[in-house]
Amino acid sequence: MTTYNNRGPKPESGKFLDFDHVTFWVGNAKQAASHYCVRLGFEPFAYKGLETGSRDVVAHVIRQDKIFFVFMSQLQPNIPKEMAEHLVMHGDGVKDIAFSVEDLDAIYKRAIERGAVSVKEPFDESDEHGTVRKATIQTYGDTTHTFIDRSKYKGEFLPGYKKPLHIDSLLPKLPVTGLVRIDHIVGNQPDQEMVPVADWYEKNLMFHRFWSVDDKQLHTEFSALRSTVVANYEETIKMPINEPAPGKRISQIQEYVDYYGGAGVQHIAMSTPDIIDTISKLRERGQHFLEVPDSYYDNLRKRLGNSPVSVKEDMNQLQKLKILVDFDDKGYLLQIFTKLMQDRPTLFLEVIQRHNHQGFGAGNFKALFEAFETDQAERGNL
Ligand SMILES: O=C(O)C(=O)Cc1ccc(O)cc1
Ligand SMILES: [Fe+2]
Repeated sequence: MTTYNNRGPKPESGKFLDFDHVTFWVGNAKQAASHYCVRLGFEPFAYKGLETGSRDVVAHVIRQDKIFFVFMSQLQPNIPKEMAEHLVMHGDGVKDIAFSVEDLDAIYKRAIERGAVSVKEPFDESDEHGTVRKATIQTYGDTTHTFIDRSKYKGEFLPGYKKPLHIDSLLPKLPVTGLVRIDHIVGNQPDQEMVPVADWYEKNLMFHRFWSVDDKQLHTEFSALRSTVVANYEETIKMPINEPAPGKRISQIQEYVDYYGGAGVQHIAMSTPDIIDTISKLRERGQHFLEVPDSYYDNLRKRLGNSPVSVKEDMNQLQKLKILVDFDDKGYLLQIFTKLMQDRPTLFLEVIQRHNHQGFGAGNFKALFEAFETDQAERGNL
């Protein structure tokens, strides 16, 4: 495991502020959005579709504190063609990760000059609440990044969106889940593509390497992977990039790449200030999580006994909820992974709480991957 201390040169112009929102292209946006609301504690936030004059594309925006997910579907047979083809190839998945930025034109221009592929040049979108400036570039696989400058906009989401058509009377009856922001978004790559993708972020967006693990540290009896995390200068945006490594059986990363049809977003990690409360509530809502065996906790208690950190949370509660703990001498993190969010073995979610620890759970990888492999074997994919 490597932690890097060099944030690289500070960009002379342009600043990445944070994840802005994540756009999913799915077969049935209405139902997907409802699922994330019911199971994960989001609320309907904005809408565009036929009723608002959007003839080809429908979008349901849902929100939980600073987390915004946009579920989009095509409305017409084969139009927009790109959406139709995306759905046939990838199934439901993340199409775009949007970042809120300052000085969008500088960021876009630098990325294009350095070799990034443009999807949409900078343009303005306006309504009665002001103007948003946007631009989009291609990243790994069919995934894109949109840059968003909201400094001249006072509206709730983006121009063109209206309030949701309906309120869902079930949602206020469900327990409050308390997810607050996106901690990181992970991209899976085919074999040998992790380094070129990490290099792409360094070169074109002026991100830097933040953390990495290689397959010598990261393997089970059966499968292995490598991971490199890139971050913006301010380290508000973190993007781990994974690739499979050769092992006795099929790496979970390879399974993803096979089923998604190439590189794409594997998981979105969302943070909470109280993971015990959050996971209790999400389990009450019927959300399923990956399960680790009780032996993980026996081992963890021993390892923590020899460490200077003390975990504030009740270990019995963590064990009951199957929350994982990773730590070093200075701090620790608590994390847990959902089961797959759709039928294809592609996207899942993570819930994370950090206590002075900026890693990604390397100490958990073995137990975690064994849990993934149990599910993989059930699918006939190990
Ligand atoms: O690196 C991360 O962000 C993790 O949360 C750990 C992890 C790495 C690779 C996987 O396939 C699943 C989980
Ligand atoms: Fe993660």
